[in-house]
Amino acid sequence: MIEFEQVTKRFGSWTAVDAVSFTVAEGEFRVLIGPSGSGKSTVLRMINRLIPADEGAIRIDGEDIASLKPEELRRRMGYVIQSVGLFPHWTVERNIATVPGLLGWPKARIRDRVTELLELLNLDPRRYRGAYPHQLSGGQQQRVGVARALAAEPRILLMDEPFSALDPITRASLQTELSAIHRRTGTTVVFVTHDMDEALRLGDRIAVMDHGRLIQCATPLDILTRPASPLVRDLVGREEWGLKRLAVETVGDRARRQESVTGEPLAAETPLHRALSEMVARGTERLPVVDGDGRPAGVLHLSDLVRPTSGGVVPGGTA
Ligand SMILES: Nc1ncnc2c1ncn2[C@@H]1O[C@H](COP(=O)(O)OP(=O)(O)OP(=O)(O)O)[C@@H](O)[C@H]1O
Repeated sequence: MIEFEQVTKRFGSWTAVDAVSFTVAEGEFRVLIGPSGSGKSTVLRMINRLIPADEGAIRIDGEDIASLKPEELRRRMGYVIQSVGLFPHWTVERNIATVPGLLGWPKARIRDRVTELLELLNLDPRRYRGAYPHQLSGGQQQRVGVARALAAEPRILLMDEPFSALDPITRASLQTELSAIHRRTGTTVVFVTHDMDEALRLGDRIAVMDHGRLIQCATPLDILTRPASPLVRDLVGREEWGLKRLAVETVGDRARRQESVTGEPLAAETPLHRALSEMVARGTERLPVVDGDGRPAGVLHLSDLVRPTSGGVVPGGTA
């Protein structure tokens, strides 16, 4: 668990972070979003003490980070940045092995961990473990950056716009991989982005910052349907609001459990916008749904997608 209590950071007379308090639960995926200069990166870099806080307290699992050695603190956390920052003269394997090496892991364990991480990030270990960063594409370098951050099995992963320099397809596949890794490992993630679609897709909760202050911290559904201010509404945008709304709920949330129908089923965790796309592609208004074990879990009707729920329409008008 990460706790900020009334944390302030000033650069000269400029207050970059202004009395911010929040808690990130163990295992949560927390996104920080906001306009340029709103203080997101400063908040993130205070967690691993790359930037010291001026006022307030930051605690990890109840322990004030001011009482920990910065190097020790950083070894407990993974950190991924947009520019990746791999060591150019080191192989992929050596880059990934940096922190386990510092922690004194046995060689065989490090080698196995590098293999496991390359496979997890969809990089063939035989081909890439001995490669140098300049031999990799931008997306592959960022995969290695994520593998390096995860190498010593940190309980906290800090990510500062890690995918924003990537093309949309590579970005989407890394988002999917990161989500799967998060679900599998239960790592607590704090992720800075400018992109609301990325925030809605990845976050359990989204914290919106403006001028160094935290102005809303809520689930993706609440950010969409109950924006706390015009700024939050603008960040969400009106374009394709309905599809964004469908993207934050799953087929399982709306399926009619007692019904059954034949056809290729959708998994209950499929987002509703994908279900809509399937209906259009198959020319059908009903799709069978299965649970995580492949057992029948009801039927989703086209009309269920527009069924009014609380906060079901765009706040303040048409989208
Ligand atoms: N080392 C520094 N010295 C002086 N001012 C700084 C320093 N680091 C950040 N700032 C200022 O603090 C404010 C917050 O910066 P920060 O990088 O946290 O914003 P951000 O929300 O992450 O922005 P962006 O989305 O553009 O990366 C900005 O006005 C920035 O100019």
